[in-house]
Formats: sequence, structure tokens, C-alpha cells
Amino acid sequence: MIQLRNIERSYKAGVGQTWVLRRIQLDIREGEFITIMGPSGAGKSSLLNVLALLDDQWLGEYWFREQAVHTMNRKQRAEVAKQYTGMVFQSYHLLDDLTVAENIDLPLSYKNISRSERQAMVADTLDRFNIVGKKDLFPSQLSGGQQQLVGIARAVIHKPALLLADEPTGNLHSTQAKEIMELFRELNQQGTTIVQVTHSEANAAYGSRVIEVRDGWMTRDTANPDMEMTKVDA
Ligand SMILES: Nc1ncnc2c1ncn2[C@@H]1O[C@H](COP(=O)(O)OP(=O)(O)OP(=O)(O)O)[C@@H](O)[C@H]1O
Repeated sequence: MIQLRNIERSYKAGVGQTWVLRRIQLDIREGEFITIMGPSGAGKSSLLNVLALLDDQWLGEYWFREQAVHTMNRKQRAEVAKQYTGMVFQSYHLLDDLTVAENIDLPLSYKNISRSERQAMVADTLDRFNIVGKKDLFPSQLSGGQQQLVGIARAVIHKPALLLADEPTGNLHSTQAKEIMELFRELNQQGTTIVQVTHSEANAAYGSRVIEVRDGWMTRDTANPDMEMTKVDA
């Protein structure tokens, strides 16, 4: 489904630049459930943003379903992202001027789905996430945990081919976190490819492969235990 080749990402830092992703080589097969782990600041969210087609300030090659993302313009990338991906952001990224129901409906509005079907899907999702009573509220009227649930509901409502989740249960209590991980497992069993970033071993246990990132380098991949991870100084 995905091939990353020599992906590099840096940010400007004063007159120089800081490298946050270094020569990332990664193949993701359809149906995998991958966990990205590593210390704070290691580059996990940066890698997820590349995979989610949200970032275009990187070097290297990115193939998504055999399409060359590295040759796409911003509009083409956004179109692929809308059609195939769902993203749970660490800081939720809900749209402040839309209600809970409208936020959840957003991914459906990009697809060719009738109004009545959309309404039914939103109603089902609100019910499933136990947030029916919040549907007309705005994000600012919700707790952090409730916003996180809405962010997850929005990411999964259209059953994306690729679900990306950045610390998806960070603000949930343990029972809710377990329910979300069970939902991810169910989606994965139905064919959704998942890449999650987490510090939680319990959440990682739901996945089938762990990738570790340190200082921007991929330092471990349980799918390639013999792979030599050489850290080369730039
Ligand atoms: N917009 C930005 N501008 C400048 N530097 C950035 C920006 N976003 C991230 N960075 C830097 O890139 C590095 C990697 O950040 P990233 O968020 O990918 O790490 P992470 O592994 O997800 O960390 P955490 O576990 O704390 O979320 C960090 O040093 C961070 O300060």
C-alpha cells in the first residue's frame, strides 16, 4: 500500500536547520496494524503527517497505492487524503465553528453519499461513541476527552483505507481507551490499514508490528528484525 524511500524532513532553526526525519525506508502492506513508538521529540508525529499526506515539505519518494505522492501538487495530495485516509490528531484539530455532528459529517461531504445516508451514518456514529447528547455543541463546549472522541469518530466514519492516529487515547480514561482500541481492531479486521503513534504498551499490543523512531531515524522494525539500522552522520 505504501512505500517510503529516503524520506527526510527538516525544520528551519535560526540560520540552520534541524533534521526530524532521516532516510526513512518503510513499506506498509494493506491490512497491517502498525505502532510507531519512541521518545518525545523523536519524529513520530512528523512521520505520521507525511504518511497522512498532510505535509509536503519533505525529500525522498512516497508511493501510495502505486501513485507517486512526491510528484503530486497540493491539490492532488489533498484529494488522495480525502478519499483514502482518516487522521486522529494529537490535539484533535476539530473545526471550532462547526458542531460535533457537522465535524463528524465532514469526511462524508467529500464523498458521493446521499444526504439521507450521511445523516444516518452520523446518527449511528454519534450513538456508537455515546455522544448523541453533544451533537449540537461546539468543540469549545467539550472536555478534552470528548473532543478526542469526536476526532476519532470523524476519522473513522467513512471507513478509510488508511487510518492514522496520533496518541488517540491520550485523553481518555482506561475503559474508553480500551473501547477505542477494540474499535480499531474491528476496523483492522474489516480491512482498514492502521498506523498509530503511542507511548502505551497496552495500545501497541493491539497492533501487529512496532516501528521505533529515535532522533528521526528508524531504529527498530519488528517486521524486519535482521534489518541493519545504521545511523549515518549527515
Ligand atoms: N512546526 C515545527 N517547527 C519546528 N520544529 C518542529 C515543528 N514540528 C515539530 N518540530 C520538531 O521536530 C521534532 C520532532 O517532533 P515530532 O512532533 O515529530 O516528535 P514526536 O516524536 O511526535 O514527539 P511527541 O511524542 O512529544 O509527540 C521535535 O524536535 C520538534 O521540536
